[in-house]
Amino acid sequence: MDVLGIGNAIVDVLFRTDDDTIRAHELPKGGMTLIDETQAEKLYTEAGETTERSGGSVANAIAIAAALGADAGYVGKVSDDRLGTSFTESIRSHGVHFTTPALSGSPATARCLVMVTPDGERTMSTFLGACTALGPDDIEQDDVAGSRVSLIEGYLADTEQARATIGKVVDAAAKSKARVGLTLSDAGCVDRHREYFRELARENVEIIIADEDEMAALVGDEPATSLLRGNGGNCELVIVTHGEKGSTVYAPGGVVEDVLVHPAEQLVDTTGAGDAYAGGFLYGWTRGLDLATCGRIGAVAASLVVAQLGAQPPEGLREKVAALVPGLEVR
Ligand SMILES: OC[C@H]1O[C@H](O)[C@H](O)[C@@H]1O
Repeated sequence: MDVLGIGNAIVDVLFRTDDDTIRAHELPKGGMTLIDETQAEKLYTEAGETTERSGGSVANAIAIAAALGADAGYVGKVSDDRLGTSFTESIRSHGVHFTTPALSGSPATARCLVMVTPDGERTMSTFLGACTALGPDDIEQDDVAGSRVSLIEGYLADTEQARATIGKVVDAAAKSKARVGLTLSDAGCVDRHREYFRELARENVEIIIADEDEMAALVGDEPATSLLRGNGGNCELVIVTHGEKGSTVYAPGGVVEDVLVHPAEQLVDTTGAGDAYAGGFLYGWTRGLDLATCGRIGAVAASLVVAQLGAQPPEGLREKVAALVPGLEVR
């Protein structure tokens, strides 16, 4: 495969709300808070009209890469319930190989209550449910070794079992030419697990993709380049996204690409913007494209995703990206 994703398999339940409601629930605006099933039910009951979409950070990225034409697979745990079926059908509909056995019975499939405010910002509350059962046995070492890159998400650090799963991925990759990529997910998540992520960056991960806040949470006063191979880290690529201002790609040897963003036609919902960037970038990278073009593909994919509600690949993604990235033929 070109890219294999390992992450929390989540169904997003999106609804529009306002800042007062976010404050009333004492949720960090723009962040992700872990909740239990009872809290998830309560939020759902209060939500009013909702829209259900397949979610999960790395699952979103992998769906984008597959929709662009990458040979892509995903490992994540759902339960054999309605939401599990919905997640499975959705990710497969984008051409992703997804065969992780579903849990029988409880805990239920994970869901993320995504509150979208009028400024397009999303505030997420996640019940992890079946994701907590993802474990090393779900990883086929040959799949990792046979993929150009295995992409893991920072959110996996929230459970011990998932950290063991990451351990199996990095071991399998280390025995092959496969690369390991990491998206940092959320600044709060980096705050919770900073030392763990720093160790991954020093020892195991070749590609890191993060937004400015997540990167600052990881490196503090040090530059992002401190994660590069030769500077104390293990990374071959460190990519920092700057929202509507674009992204910066750092590589060893002082290679820096500042990539301007493609402006979004409209801002509806930022859910999955970073995931779309990661999926688009890695699609380009697995095709051997230059770093600036990889960044442009990511930026265009992100600009299309924020113009809709939810993180799913937009209709006609391949054609739209090919039209907006000069010189790119999407095959
Ligand atoms: O990055 C956005 C994703 O994070 C959470 O995992 C939600 O499921 C959402 O789809």
